[in-house]
Amino acid sequence: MATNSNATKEHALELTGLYKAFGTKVAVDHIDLIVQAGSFYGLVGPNGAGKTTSLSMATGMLRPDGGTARIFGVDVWQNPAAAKELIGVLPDGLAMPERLTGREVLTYMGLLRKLDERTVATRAQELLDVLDLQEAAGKFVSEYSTGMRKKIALATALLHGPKLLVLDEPFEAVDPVSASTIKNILRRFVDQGGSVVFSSHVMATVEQLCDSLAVVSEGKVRAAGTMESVRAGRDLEDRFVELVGARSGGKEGLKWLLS
Ligand SMILES: Nc1ncnc2c1ncn2[C@@H]1O[C@H](COP(=O)(O)OP(=O)(O)OP(=O)(O)O)[C@@H](O)[C@H]1O
Repeated sequence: MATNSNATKEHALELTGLYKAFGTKVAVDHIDLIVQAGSFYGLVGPNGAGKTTSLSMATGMLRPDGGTARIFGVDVWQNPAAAKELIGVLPDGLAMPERLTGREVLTYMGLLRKLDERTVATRAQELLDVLDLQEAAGKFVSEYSTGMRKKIALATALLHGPKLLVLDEPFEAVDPVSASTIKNILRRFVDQGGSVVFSSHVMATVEQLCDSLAVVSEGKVRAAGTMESVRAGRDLEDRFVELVGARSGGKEGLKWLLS
């Protein structure tokens, strides 16, 4: 049964005991997370920490081995249709219909989301304009650069007016001007009552945008809460390195490279 108590509706996203293993590799090890409604939330962690796996389970794309994911109180795996109406997702990997143009992708996704044709056309044009994809609108997605693919995927995530955006590395491979545009769009979305969760490796971006964050490594939450509480008076990057375990920093090894 989906849970719809007022308490959980205050939570844009709630992960409880989420668990996933691939063979003997535990990718996500009983993660608990709460993202308050209206929050701009960062999920950070080193490569292989379990961010993509967690976000995939949270958005109904990868079935968990254990635990629950709820979006505004709706259980993603018990009531996927209702949960998916509430979210816009920018997944990892960006598999796209390659032989459609950017505009066709938006039209197709909008109609799948049961928007009427006129609304789809208007919103698609606005998104293409705002994301500076006017010239690319008529080109096949197979001809897009990585950054352009990211932008058209973000447009599809926004098209139906979701309450929560779940974005896997939204700024990766995006040029600085487009990144700035995307940041502005996301800030406006949050200012108007939307909620955003995004994963990133870039601490400066997370520090700039987020009011709250979670630091994960080896499938576990190492720290979570408001930016202030996680930073604990420190620079976020220093705190991150401290939490996930400092590496050698390249001081050892690679002697052949420097000889
Ligand atoms: N389909 C899969 N099959 C096997 N192992 C997987 C699979 N997907 C992820 N893993 C493993 O699970 C762990 C977590 O991977 P995940 O992609 O969630 O990490 P991540 O934090 O998103 O990493 P990155 O920052 O590098 O994108 C890694 O050890 C990865 O090798």
